[in-house]
Amino acid sequence: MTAAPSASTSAAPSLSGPPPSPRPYAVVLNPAAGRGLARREWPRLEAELRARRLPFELISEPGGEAALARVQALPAEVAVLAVGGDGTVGALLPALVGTGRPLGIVPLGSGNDFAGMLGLKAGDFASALGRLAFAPRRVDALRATVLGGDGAGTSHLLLNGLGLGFDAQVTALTLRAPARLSGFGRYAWAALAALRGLTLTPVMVEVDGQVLYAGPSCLTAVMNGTRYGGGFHISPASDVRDGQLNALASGPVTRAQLLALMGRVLPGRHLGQPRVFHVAGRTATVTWARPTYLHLDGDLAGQVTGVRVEVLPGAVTLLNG
Ligand SMILES: Nc1ncnc2c1ncn2[C@@H]1O[C@H](COP(=O)(O)OP(=O)(O)OP(=O)(O)O)[C@@H](O)[C@H]1O
Repeated sequence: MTAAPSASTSAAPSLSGPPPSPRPYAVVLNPAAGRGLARREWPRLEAELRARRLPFELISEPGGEAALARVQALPAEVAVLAVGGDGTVGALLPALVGTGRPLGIVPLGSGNDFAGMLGLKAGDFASALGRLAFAPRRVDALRATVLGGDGAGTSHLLLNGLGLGFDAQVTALTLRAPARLSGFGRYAWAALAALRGLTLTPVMVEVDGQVLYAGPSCLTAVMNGTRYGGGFHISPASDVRDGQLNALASGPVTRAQLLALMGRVLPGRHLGQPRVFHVAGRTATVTWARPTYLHLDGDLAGQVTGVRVEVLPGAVTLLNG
């Protein structure tokens, strides 16, 4: 990993430009996000931060845990500006959920699905930083507990969502996609590879104690946000401010049916289709008859047989959403 830029600070309110903010920021730069995009874009972002005279301390560490520890050592009134993709934000959630510490996002990851849902575009610093002047808004988070398999008993905080089965397998295959492809291109490449090895496994999905679906499936997802995989709108009915999660499951599908379904998932036109099961609620339990790939906010989390998810209403204070 390339060496991080050195820590720096700036102060003094601006007399021109967007309204000044006296709020101090911890700018958490993930140099690896977007396969190095965040590191390459840092000089331009730093210049923009200084031009806006935003007081900040740079935190750039080789891993998410070290970055989290540094943020947790700061007073709760220091806001976080997460510079990277969904994983960069996700790694900081223990310092954000229930603490009141505000979060701003500067998307420079590969998929940027949570930020993209908010209308933030990678590299558009004027929009991401300009919106910091907005009134903070509370958004929901999720807590997922692994019930069996790899990491059984562990709990994880999520902002965007998780997937088991086909989509997590796609995440695994994305790591093998040709490096020249973009975030979306990598997802599409991996999705086609996973399609070739499609298998159906007995699944049970319960939401608030009611069975949403029980039967053979290739994919289940529990979402707070609307999209994953660099732009697939898997959960178009999600609203990060409604105090609810959204659970989705596929029924038995052939390769051709799943391919057609993916074409609908991209723009979010799959709800109501045959073999698509969906409901909103407060808790969801997903159990698979066989160990199945799980992704948490796009990061692979091994193979599991079950996961329980609860929504944490309004748990994160978002500045530029
Ligand atoms: N502050 C951090 N510094 C270094 N590494 C981090 C930090 N936070 C998270 N990571 C690690 O870097 C990985 C990649 O980060 P991230 O997910 O933000 O980028 P991406 O995968 O390019 O974007 P996206 O998730 O939007 O597709 C994370 O999965 C995590 O393992």
